[in-house]
Amino acid sequence: MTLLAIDQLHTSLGGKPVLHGLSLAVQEGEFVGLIGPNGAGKSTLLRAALGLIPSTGKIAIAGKDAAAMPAKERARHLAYLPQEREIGWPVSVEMLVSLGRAPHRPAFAGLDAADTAKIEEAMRRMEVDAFRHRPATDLSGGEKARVLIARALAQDAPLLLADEPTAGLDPSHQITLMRLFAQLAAEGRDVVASLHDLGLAARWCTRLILIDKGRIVADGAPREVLTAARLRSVYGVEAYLGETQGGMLVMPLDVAS
Ligand SMILES: Nc1ncnc2c1ncn2[C@@H]1O[C@H](COP(=O)(O)OP(=O)(O)OP(=O)(O)O)[C@@H](O)[C@H]1O
Repeated sequence: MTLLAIDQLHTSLGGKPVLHGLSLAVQEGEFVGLIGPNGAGKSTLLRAALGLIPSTGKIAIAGKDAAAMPAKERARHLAYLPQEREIGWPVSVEMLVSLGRAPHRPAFAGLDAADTAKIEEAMRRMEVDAFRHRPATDLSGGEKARVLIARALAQDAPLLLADEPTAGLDPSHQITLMRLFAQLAAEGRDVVASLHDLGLAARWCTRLILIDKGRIVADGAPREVLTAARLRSVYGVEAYLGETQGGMLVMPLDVAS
């Protein structure tokens, strides 16, 4: 099933065209890495897909027109992890993660056993249960990121859009998160994550979409997309590309001359 279909998406910000007719479709079971240089349009694409910024073109979520979908229904289909990790008020970690269940509950209704199970599972998977009673505002940057990811997981949507989810995480938690996203995809969900770490993207994503200057310039399996020539022309870097037992290795070595 196609969980997200985008057709001819055009978006302008501050009067300047940023996305130039992007089209893509993402199926159940895919872990898609959105890659591309700074300013390529990755965040804009994610935010436009969520309806957070105006754009022209068609967006369908689980086969339905996203523009006509009520916000609560959209939130049951689609969870979003924004790039900004700001937490506005000092609620406990547990309370913050439990907000992920809001789209599944009538307004002002309490949590039921199924909600509690999802919240516990999300906290356990992101290893934040040990500090569940601490105010979320007091945590380190990486801990905050894990709590916000746990909130998105508690939402239990089939489609997760994540903007630079590995930013600020140490290597162990980066790998844990990428493995978790790969598992979610293997369970039949769909994860679309913007990523700057090409090594992680190559190792864990089932598909990479390379964006440059608001256009898709490559879309396919990591080995097809990440070629030395593309890394040179799009990122302006010379990179080492190799194979290990753990998968493809991508290591930018120098700025291309
Ligand atoms: N509010 C805004 N007003 C005007 N231009 C904007 C605005 N937000 C983003 N842009 C511009 O849109 C372009 C795409 O930005 P976007 O944040 O989508 O890039 P990105 O690929 O996510 O980059 P990064 O990897 O640096 O996060 C950039 O040129 C950026 O300067």
